Amino acid sequence: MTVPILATRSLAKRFGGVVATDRVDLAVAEGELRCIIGPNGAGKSTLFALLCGIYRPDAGTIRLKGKDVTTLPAFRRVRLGLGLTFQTNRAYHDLSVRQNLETPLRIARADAPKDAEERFRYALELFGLDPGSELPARELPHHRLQWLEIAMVLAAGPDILLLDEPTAGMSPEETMQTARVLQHLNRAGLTIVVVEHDIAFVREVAQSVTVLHQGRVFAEGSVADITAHEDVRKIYLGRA
Ligand SMILES: Nc1ncnc2c1ncn2[C@@H]1O[C@H](COP(=O)(O)OP(=O)(O)OP(=O)(O)O)[C@@H](O)[C@H]1O
Repeated sequence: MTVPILATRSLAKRFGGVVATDRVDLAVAEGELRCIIGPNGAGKSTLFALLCGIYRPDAGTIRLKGKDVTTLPAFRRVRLGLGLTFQTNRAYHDLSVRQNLETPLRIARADAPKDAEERFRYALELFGLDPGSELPARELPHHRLQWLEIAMVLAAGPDILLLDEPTAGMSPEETMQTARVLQHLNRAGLTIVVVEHDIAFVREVAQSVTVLHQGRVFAEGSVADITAHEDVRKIYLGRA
C-alpha cells in the first residue's frame, strides 16, 4: 500500500477529565477528498487543531507525507506542504484582494507541486476572484472572503488542503458553490480534508467520510455507506 499523505496513529488529547480525541487512526490517501464529521462535541475541532500543530497530542503520532510531524509547530507543517484554513478568516481585511494574494505567492514553497500555480489560477477562476482587484478585502461579502482565504492558501502551493468548516456562515447556494470548487480542485489532483458540520455539503463533495463520536472514529466509508448507517443516524439524533 502507498504511504498515506496524512496519517494518525492512536492519537489522543485530553482536557482535564475530558477525552476530546481518543486513539484516532486516520489514513488519508493522496488525491482523496475526505470529510470529517460528527455531532457537537465529537472532537472535530480538537482533531483539526492536532493535525495543524496547534495542540500537542498526549499520545499517538501524526505523519505528513510519511514524515513524523507530531511535535512540529504549525508553520513547519505548512512548509512541508500542509495548507490550512480556519473557522475565523485570516485574510488581511485592510489590504486589497491583489495584495492578499501577492503575499503568499511571494513566499510560495520552493518544492511546491509542479501544478500548484495552475491550481491556484484555476481556483481564482472558479471562485471568480480577480487577482488584480484593488478592492479592500473587508468590502467582500463573507463567502467571497472565505474563498479569498482558500485562494491565499493555494497560492503557497500546498500538497494537501485542510479546511475547518469552510462553509460556516454561507447560504445554501454559496455552500454548494464552495463544494463544487473543492471538487474541481480535487479532480485537478489536490488532496483535501474538510472538517464540516453541513451534511448537504458533505453529501455533495466527499468521496470518503470519517465520523467522530466521543473523540473516537465511530464509522468510516463512502458517503452512501455513512448516510445509510443506522448508528450514525442515531448519534446525530443523540440516541447512541
Ligand atoms: N480547550 C478545551 N478545554 C476543555 N475541554 C475542551 C477544550 N476543547 C474541547 N474540549 C472538550 O472536548 C470535547 C470535544 O470538543 P471539540 O470542540 O473538539 O468537538 P467538536 O466536534 O469540534 O464540537 P463542535 O461541533 O460543537 O464544535 C468536548 O467535550 C469539549 O467540551
